[in-house]
Amino acid sequence: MTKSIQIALDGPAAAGKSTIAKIVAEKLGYVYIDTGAMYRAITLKAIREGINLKDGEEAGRLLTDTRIDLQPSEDGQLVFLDGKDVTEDIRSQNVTNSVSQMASHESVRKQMVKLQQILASGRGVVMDGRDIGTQVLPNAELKVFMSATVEERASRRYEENKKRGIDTPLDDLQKEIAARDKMDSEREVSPLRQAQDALYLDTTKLTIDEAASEILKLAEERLN
Ligand SMILES: Nc1ncnc2c1ncn2[C@@H]1O[C@H](COP(=O)(O)OP(=O)(O)O)[C@@H](O)[C@H]1O
Ligand SMILES: Nc1ccn([C@@H]2O[C@H](COP(=O)(O)OP(=O)(O)O)[C@@H](O)[C@H]2O)c(=O)n1
Repeated sequence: MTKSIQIALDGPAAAGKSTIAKIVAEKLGYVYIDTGAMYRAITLKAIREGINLKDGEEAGRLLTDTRIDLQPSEDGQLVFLDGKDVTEDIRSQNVTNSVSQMASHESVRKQMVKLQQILASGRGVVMDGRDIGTQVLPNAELKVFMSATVEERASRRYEENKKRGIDTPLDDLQKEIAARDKMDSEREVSPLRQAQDALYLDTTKLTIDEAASEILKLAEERLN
């Protein structure tokens, strides 16, 4: 049987993690798992049901009664919340503004990590998020912490939004990204951190192809 490895990509918002993860997974024939989409899905449900996002117990209970499924698609991954496709809905500004609050609760993270470990178990996988190298896949053969300046990341998100017909001022996006990074890095439970054995990749001056090639090269080294 051919060898397969687990690849963990972590880093702050809009660093290019999911774009690169998709390309690498496709090239290697691996499963791609966007863990941010899972936190976004439970946040969408909490907003819809009007639960208090600051209440960890309530948030944890909500997740216990929720089904989140991921399905590979041509564009990467479809996300289902209790059987309904929410792939588009989870990208709304409303969800983006609340997701870090929801993701700060231990009751939520414990369940998510368990589910993510089951999804990744025994297969070649590229998983992206904030705590993949530190918590979800501590034994991953390749861990990369990807980043770029906040200006570059905001500008990438701005261009992405423009293509989707969303017109948020660049300055607002930069503030939103910086606020989310701060909250994700300062939370008590599994904060956003580079794992000790992760490699750091600054993508500020790299194209998508260059960043993907860099990670594919590192993956090939571990496969040979
Ligand atoms: N190296 C890169 N150079 C330029 N644009 C990039 C690069 N990597 C990603 N992008 C673009 O930046 C945006 C955000 O990337 P994304 O993969 O969603 O980031 P993340 O998953 O880290 O939040 C996307 O529109 C993507 O096409
Ligand atoms: N493994 C993960 C993945 C995401 N998250 C949370 O989920 C949010 C959304 O993640 P995302 O990857 O979809 O965010 P973007 O960088 O794509 O905007 C993050 O800001 C974190 O608060 C997390 O806490 N742990």
